[in-house]
Amino acid sequence: MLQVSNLKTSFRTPEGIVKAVDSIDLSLRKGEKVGLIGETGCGKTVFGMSVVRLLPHNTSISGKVSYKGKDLMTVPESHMQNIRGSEISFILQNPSVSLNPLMRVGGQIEEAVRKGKNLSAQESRKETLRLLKEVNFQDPEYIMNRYPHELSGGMKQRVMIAIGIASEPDLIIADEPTKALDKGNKKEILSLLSDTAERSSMIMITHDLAAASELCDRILVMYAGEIVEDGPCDEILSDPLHPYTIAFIKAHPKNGCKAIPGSSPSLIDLPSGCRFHPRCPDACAKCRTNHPDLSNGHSHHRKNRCHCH
Ligand SMILES: Nc1ncnc2c1ncn2[C@@H]1O[C@H](COP(=O)(O)OP(=O)(O)OP(=O)(O)O)[C@@H](O)[C@H]1O
Ligand code: NI
Repeated sequence: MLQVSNLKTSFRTPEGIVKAVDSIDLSLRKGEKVGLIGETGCGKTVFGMSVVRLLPHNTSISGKVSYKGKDLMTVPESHMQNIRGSEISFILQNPSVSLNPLMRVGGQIEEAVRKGKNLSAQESRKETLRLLKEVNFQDPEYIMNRYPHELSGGMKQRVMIAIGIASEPDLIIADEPTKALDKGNKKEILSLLSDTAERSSMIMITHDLAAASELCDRILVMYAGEIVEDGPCDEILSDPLHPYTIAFIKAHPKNGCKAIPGSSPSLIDLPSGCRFHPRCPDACAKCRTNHPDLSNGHSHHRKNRCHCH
């Protein structure tokens, strides 16, 4: 359904060219859910934004993004806007920024409901109430008339999900949907996403491995703009191959919070060879000079970008 090949996104800045996304390939089947994980600044959000072409002016982008046979890199912006509102929805990272503070939440959901559909005011109101119920609001009529600042973080996130699923999209890109939520809210949002988006394909962008593994079939691990490992959730968690994935799992609070030594490389001046080699406990001479490919060394359904594992 979604086929991304050799996607490269970079930004021109006064300091130099920031290679935020470098040669990413991803293919997503109908209904499939993948988690895109990796530390801050590795390019996850830029990847998501590149798929739907929501990028600033200082961007250069190349490669191919094909969605249901349409080339999203070349469709006109007006067509892209229709696709964004109805077929692909992007649930943004920060609901406080993405909700309009001056508009009642009901109106904002109604806008999303109407997009691409010819509904009467009464029908779209009814659908809005249904969506609010679906995202677990007991009193949708009351919530409809609230302004975003009158809601808690978890409630706003649920409103964002209602907006995200309003058009019954085929693909949902959710950027950190559980960020800054407490444990109970996190659990609720995850189960909501998995119930309401059952039929949609999903790319879930997150730092949270546990969240990704609850919802996703597959995990892609990203480091310094590229995918370093790709495989089924359970296998990545129980038997990670790439030294970065191993370190990332150990850094999770559940696994002892052991920080990865060193810091993420500058995307302007990337290390030679394997991008992880300066921080890798197993790096050998080859890792310092040769850039490894993402290959199927272990089995056909797993990929790893490492000379040594
Ligand atoms: N408009 C821009 N101009 C220049 N650099 C940018 C721009 N937008 C993003 N970047 C850079 O691109 C890199 C990737 O950013 P991105 O937001 O995709 O990271 P991320 O993996 O989503 O991180 P986080 O987990 O913190 O959300 C970062 O180094 C960021 O500073
Ligand atoms: Ni991000």
